[in-house]
Amino acid sequence: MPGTAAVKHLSQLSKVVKRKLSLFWGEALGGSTRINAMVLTRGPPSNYNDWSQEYGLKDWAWERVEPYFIKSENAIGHPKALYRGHRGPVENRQMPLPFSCYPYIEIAARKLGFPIYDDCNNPAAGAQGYFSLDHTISASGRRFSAYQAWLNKDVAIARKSHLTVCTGVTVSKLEIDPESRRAVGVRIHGKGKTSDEDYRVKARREVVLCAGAIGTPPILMRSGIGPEDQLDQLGIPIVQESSAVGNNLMDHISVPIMCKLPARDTIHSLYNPLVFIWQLILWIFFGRGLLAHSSTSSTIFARMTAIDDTTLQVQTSRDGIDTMDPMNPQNVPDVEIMVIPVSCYLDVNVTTHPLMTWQCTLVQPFSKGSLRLATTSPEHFPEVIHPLLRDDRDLVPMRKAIRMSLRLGQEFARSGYPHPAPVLYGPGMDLQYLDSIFGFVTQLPDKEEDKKGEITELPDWQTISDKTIDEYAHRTYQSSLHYACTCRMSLDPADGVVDQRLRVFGVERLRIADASVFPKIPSGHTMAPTMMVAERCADFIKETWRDKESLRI
Ligand SMILES: Cc1cc2nc3c(=O)[nH]c(=O)nc-3n(C[C@H](O)[C@H](O)[C@H](O)COP(=O)(O)OP(=O)(O)OC[C@H]3O[C@@H](n4cnc5c(N)ncnc54)[C@H](O)[C@@H]3O)c2cc1C
Repeated sequence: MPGTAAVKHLSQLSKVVKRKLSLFWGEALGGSTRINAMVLTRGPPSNYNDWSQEYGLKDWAWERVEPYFIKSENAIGHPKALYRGHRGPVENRQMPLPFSCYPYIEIAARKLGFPIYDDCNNPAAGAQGYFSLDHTISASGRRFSAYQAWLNKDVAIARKSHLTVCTGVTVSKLEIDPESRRAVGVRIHGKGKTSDEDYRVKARREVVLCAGAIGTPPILMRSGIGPEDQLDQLGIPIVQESSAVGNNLMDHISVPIMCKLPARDTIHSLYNPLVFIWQLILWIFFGRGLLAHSSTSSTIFARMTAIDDTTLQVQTSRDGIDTMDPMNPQNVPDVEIMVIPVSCYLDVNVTTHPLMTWQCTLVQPFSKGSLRLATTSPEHFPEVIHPLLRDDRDLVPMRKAIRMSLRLGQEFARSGYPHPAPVLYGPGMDLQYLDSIFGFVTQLPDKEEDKKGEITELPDWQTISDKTIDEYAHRTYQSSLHYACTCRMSLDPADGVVDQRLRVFGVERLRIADASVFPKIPSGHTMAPTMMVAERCADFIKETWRDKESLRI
């Protein structure tokens, strides 16, 4: 899509509370990897074994996808680890944030029974734990995006005889030959200086769509591939009825619990102009300092059914199952609690204090959303019905995750950390205040009013009611910006959009390689799994065409 590096789009309102929600993605070569938080997580092996067992997608079991994670990466932070890749294009390393609170956070995590792991991408690590994260950051402290990895200037120049990169254009639709039902090209639309211009790009072999989980379904629908009723309404001739196009939208859903810390232990320290200038100098000249980091360097993954209801302690065995076995689909983590030393209210600025967030995130939600074309114009965004907590089954793990965060906050405050760390933003807050900052009221309250909304007493995780937690969650939940599954892979054309080799059902020579094809959202953040899908797609294409006559065209 043309335009800025990132767009903001308001999705449909929550089903419980009137509020708006912003969805972002990157509009640039490399997509959202140009603006994301650079956290590289493959997701545990159990995720992919779940795809294989639950959906019958045997080609996507852990043993089949692991080689592609290895192929894609260069894990600088783990030079000796055999289970990591060291020759791939995606450079990544560990960049622990330099704050003194971290050892105490680790103590709090241990108190709840979480083992500590130094590599989130170690497939042998336990299914639950406190993990150090890898980041796609270069040695000079710069973002290492998909663009940098696969399509940087050197690559583009080396391939200039057979590669054309068109920027500033929108793919409006596919060209599909009605007789052979083959994708034979794409139509693109570019804004000229004086008039809009349309171009046709011919495909000699295949078309691969990778416009993301929000961008790919509209292209299919405009080309006549999608739910019949929607296409009929917009007068789009049907090429292939496919009810799964645009459906099953999944995302990770986060609720922030925030405590006050000294500014020097948070990213808010950059609000001090002197600190900011110093950090800028460090970054520009030495590639170091706070600006060379992501906003988070450690996280907790947990399976809520393996957490004791009363004590909130990790249970390593339950009903005879080893709950730490990372291969077992029954152990797929359903909650992540990210430790983020900055305010995580994405849409609003509440920085009257330096804050650290326990970001409670549902990573295996039941809730699903959908998107539909608003018009046939490629310039119009689709209508998005976001999944955020639409399914009440999600409230159960979310409540537990929030209680766990409150307990972590309590253990952290008692860990020996030499400063008070009161929870200021969490369940029990003034609801009117929350409505005013997250609802349709766009004017922020002034500072005095702001303070009225904060909690004065630490909520007790043992006695706080479900109602109080739900009221807070419904007002503050947000998207983790991990949109997925809107063109999901399936064995059954009636239930999905692509087959196991990423080919669109019913149309030849058309594949999809982006986060829309996941049959179910992985528990890890979605960048590395998307890169794995892309690497696999490249191999599928090579295998298909290796022996074909047409390769000699
Ligand atoms: C702010 C933010 C932070 C994130 N942080 C992390 C993180 O730390 N770790 C992580 O693992 N994941 C993170 N993610 C998610 C991760 O970046 C995405 O899951 C991943 O990039 C998805 O890749 P994709 O190819 O499916 O889609 P995208 O990366 O969104 O790429 C799709 C591209 O297609 C373009 N496009 C769409 N429609 C059209 C059209 N009609 N014509 C032309 N171009 C089109 C879009 O503009 C975009 O450039 C984050 C995402 C965001 C937005």
